[in-house]
Amino acid sequence: MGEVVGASLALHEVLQQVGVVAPTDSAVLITGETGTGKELVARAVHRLSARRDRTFVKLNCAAIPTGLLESELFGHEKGAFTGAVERRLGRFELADGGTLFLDEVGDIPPELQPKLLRVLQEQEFERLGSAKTLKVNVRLVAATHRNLGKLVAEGKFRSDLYYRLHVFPVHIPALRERREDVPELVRHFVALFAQRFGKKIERIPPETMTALERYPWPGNVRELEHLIERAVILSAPGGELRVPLNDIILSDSAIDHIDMSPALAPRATLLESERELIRRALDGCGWIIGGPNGAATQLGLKRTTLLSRMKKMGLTRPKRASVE
Ligand SMILES: Nc1ncnc2c1ncn2[C@@H]1O[C@H](COP(=O)(O)OP(=O)(O)OP(=O)(O)O)[C@@H](O)[C@H]1O
Repeated sequence: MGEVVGASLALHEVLQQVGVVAPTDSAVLITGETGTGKELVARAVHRLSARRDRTFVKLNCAAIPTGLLESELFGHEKGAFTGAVERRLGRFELADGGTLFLDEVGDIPPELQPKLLRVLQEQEFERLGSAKTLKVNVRLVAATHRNLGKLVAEGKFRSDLYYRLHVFPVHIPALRERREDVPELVRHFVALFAQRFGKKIERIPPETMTALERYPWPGNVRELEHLIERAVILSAPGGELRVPLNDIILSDSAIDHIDMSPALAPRATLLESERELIRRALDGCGWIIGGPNGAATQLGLKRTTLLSRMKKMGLTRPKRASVE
């Protein structure tokens, strides 16, 4: 874990910014869509800082129920609230001397935002149920997939906290905005999973790579990682990489995504190729849809999914086609 892979200018710029800010003790705000590598970059900031030998503590603010978040951040004393059976240290105390990575910082509820601001400014706080002020030395790296500026404008995020976090913003572009990274990432994950599963993959077919480069990756690098893991599992040992392309070419999320960014991946091309893929599969099966020999099985789709795709694309059985 830890290597940031990619050859694009966009990623190069991100890494350059990381190299500049890491040795300072400044707060860093990492933005980018889900799966773009925000945590990976946060860890890189820690690794390249003077705190590298101290602890890196992570907290996903969106994953903790609001009522528990305060205690997760600042800790509590025994008896501070019902269920607080013993003293517990919060993440700020655990990260003392090191780095605290707050993921999904945009999800911090308004009532906690002043407390977070205070610990950022003064490096001091109290555990829940205690009047004793504690001092810490923590470097904060925060991340969000939301537009914090918009949340500020909507009155959902305090502007003073926003400016405090926004001292050094690092934006990681979506993978479809840096397609040059795809081949290197594919080779990286093939090597990783081939080693993990004890398999040898000799070749990645060029047409597979082209399809992967053209796909819009709504789930970004995480989606690519999972697809390659599945592909390595599916590939014969010593053979070529067998990517279940139908999974991605036919995915609704991909098509929805292209709707929003026509300049990046022409919708017509992908839809046309999907339509053509389905038509060929149907022709090949004599327009049988369900069953083990049907087009749905061949395409790796549920029968109902295929039927709804056909309807959407106006694909109907030609008059002279063989009978089901
Ligand atoms: N440039 C990269 N090189 C190698 N691996 C990467 C790269 N970017 C992301 N990954 C991998 O992709 C996966 C998702 O990355 P990560 O968890 O850092 O994304 P994230 O932006 O923090 O996601 P989320 O917003 O959902 O928390 C991880 O397994 C990570 O190691």
